[in-house]
Parts: sequence; structure tokens; C-alpha cells
Amino acid sequence: MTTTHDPRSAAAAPVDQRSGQAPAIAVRGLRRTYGTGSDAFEAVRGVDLTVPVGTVTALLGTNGAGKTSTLEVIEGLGRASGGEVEVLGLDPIADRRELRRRTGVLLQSSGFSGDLTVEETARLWHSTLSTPRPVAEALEMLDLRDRSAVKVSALSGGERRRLDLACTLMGRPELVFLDEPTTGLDPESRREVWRLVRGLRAAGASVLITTHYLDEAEALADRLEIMHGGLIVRSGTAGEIADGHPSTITFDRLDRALPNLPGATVEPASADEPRTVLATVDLQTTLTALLDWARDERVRIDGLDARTASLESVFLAIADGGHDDRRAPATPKGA
Ligand SMILES: Nc1ncnc2c1ncn2[C@@H]1O[C@H](COP(=O)(O)OP(=O)(O)OP(=O)(O)O)[C@@H](O)[C@H]1O
Repeated sequence: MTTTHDPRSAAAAPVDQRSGQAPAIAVRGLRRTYGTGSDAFEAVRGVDLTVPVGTVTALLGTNGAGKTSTLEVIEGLGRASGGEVEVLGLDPIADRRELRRRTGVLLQSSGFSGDLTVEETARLWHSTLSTPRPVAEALEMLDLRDRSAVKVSALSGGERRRLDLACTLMGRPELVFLDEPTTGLDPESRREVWRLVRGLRAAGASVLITTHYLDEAEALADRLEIMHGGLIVRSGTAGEIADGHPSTITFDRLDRALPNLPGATVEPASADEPRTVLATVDLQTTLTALLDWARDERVRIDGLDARTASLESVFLAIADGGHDDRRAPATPKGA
């Protein structure tokens, strides 16, 4: 069951501490299991996720992390095995009709018929909505007016994606789900989609986006949630996520033993890895000590690279399992 209490009860609804407003999406202890008995696989193992109204949240994750399994429950397309989910204060499955009217969902692939033209597709979609934008306006927003008479099958991948997005935004949704919205788009079209997403937020809409592009998440999202192994393992702004994560210094294999470097963990070069990697929470101190030693001992350090933690380095560390600090699974709630 998706919710364990009446989501329409104001007393039960979680409230955003800063705005005093119920969030657009509130997920608590979400679990989702595929299969039964000895074949059962728990893909989502206790996820908490809040999307405040008027903000953009990016859900990121390694392959198979459980993003789609989570999104499907929030979108009312799949059932949870445990936990609570409220979308615009409603139950995604029981209130699917109302939510369909108030939300826009961009799936990874829309499945529009290739035989219809862009305009016919948009008109067909328009006829299913209660208070849509005019077709021409929606096509204009995605720069598709001059492709109106072209059959969907003849569109490029990027044009198809823009048509998907035009339909997603046609119903003036309060809440928008964007599943990898810019995959297949050229850089210019990606920027155009970013502009649209920022416009949606400026107009007060809430957005939950999944993407494999970390620069996209960093550019668009107020908050990032990184999933791994069925759990959210990191949350916050890109800066908060990188903060406290070790910086790295790498260089080519040396034929000398390194001295004791304050604050650093050393992963020496090996048969598989020709470079030495130092991880440090104090980049300046460790780098200064390394360079002082090299000068005093007349050691040449080739291929020297020093970098502070970035969203990418944190993500890669999670994917590698090297700094996997995933939380223990939460206690089942209603599972
Ligand atoms: N219908 C299903 N039956 C069994 N296992 C499933 C099913 N759907 C997904 N899984 C498994 O659940 C896990 C999470 O899958 P999910 O598609 O939610 O991950 P994801 O984060 O969206 O991954 P990706 O980025 O690779 O699309 C994976 O191990 C996947 O193989």
C-alpha cells in the first residue's frame, strides 16, 4: 500500500519548515520489492525524499540504484511494498485522476505513434487535458512550430524529445517529473530545456528530475539526492555534498617511498593502477608537505594533479564503492 494514513488529513501532512507549506512530494521509508519468496529482491530499501513546492530536486544514482523504481511509485505507476508517499498532498494511486490533471510526466520514451505529424500528436494530447495551453504555444515553447507538419517517425531524437516535453508542459502542471529530459539533445537544445526548467520553477512549479548528467543536476537543482543500492546515500546542494569529501592528489609512480604526509591516506601505485593517489581533507597542508619533501629530496613528481572534491568525484566514489557510506536500511514502516 502506498500510504499508511489518510493523505488528505492536514494534521498528518508533513510541512516544510521554512515555507510552512506542505511539500509537493513527501516520501517516507519507501520500500519496493520485486518478486516473492526466495526470488524477492528489494530494489528500494527505505527512501525518504521531500520536494518543497517551487523547487527543483534532482534524483541521481548509479545504474540499478532504484531511481526508476522510486519514481514509478511517486508517479502512481507502481506500488510500494512499504512506506508513505504523498504527491501534492494526495495518494499517487487512489488519487491518480486528480494528479494526472495537475502533474506533467516526461518518461524516458513517450511511445507516440510515428505515423502522426507533430501537430496531430500535440492536438491528440491537447484533447486529453482539461485546461491546456494552446497547441501552437506549446510547440513554440519547444521551438517546434516549423516542424508541425513533419511525421514523428521523421523527427530527430532531439526533436522527439522536445515534442515529449511540449506535451508534458501543455497541461500547465504544478508538479513536473522529468526522466532524463536532455538525453539525446545537442548542447543548444539542452540549454533550451534548462531555460524551460528554470522558467517552470520561476512560475512556482515543482520539479523532480532524473539525469545522468551531473553538470545538469548541478546547474538546475536546488537539491540533489544520490541513490545507491536502493538507498539515498547523499543529499543536499552540490556544495554540501562535496563538502567534507576528501580532495585528491595523484601523480605517476615514484621510485622513492613517500614520507609521512599529514592528514593523507595513500593508495600506492600498483600493477593495475600506475598512479599514486593521496586522499586528504586538507589539500593545502598535504600538498605543501609533498612539494617541500620533493624539493628537499630532489624528487621529480611527474603528472601531478591536485583537485578538490566535486559532485563528480563524490559520485564516482559512491559508484566505486570506495567511500560507500550508505545508511543501514531503515526499519520497515508498514512493509
Ligand atoms: N520488474 C522488475 N523485476 C525484478 N527486478 C527489477 C525490476 N525492475 C527493476 N528491477 C531491479 O531493481 C533494481 C533497481 O532498478 P531501477 O530500474 O529502479 O534502477 P535505476 O536507478 O533506475 O537504474 P538505471 O539508471 O540503470 O536505469 C535493479 O537491480 C533492477 O534490475
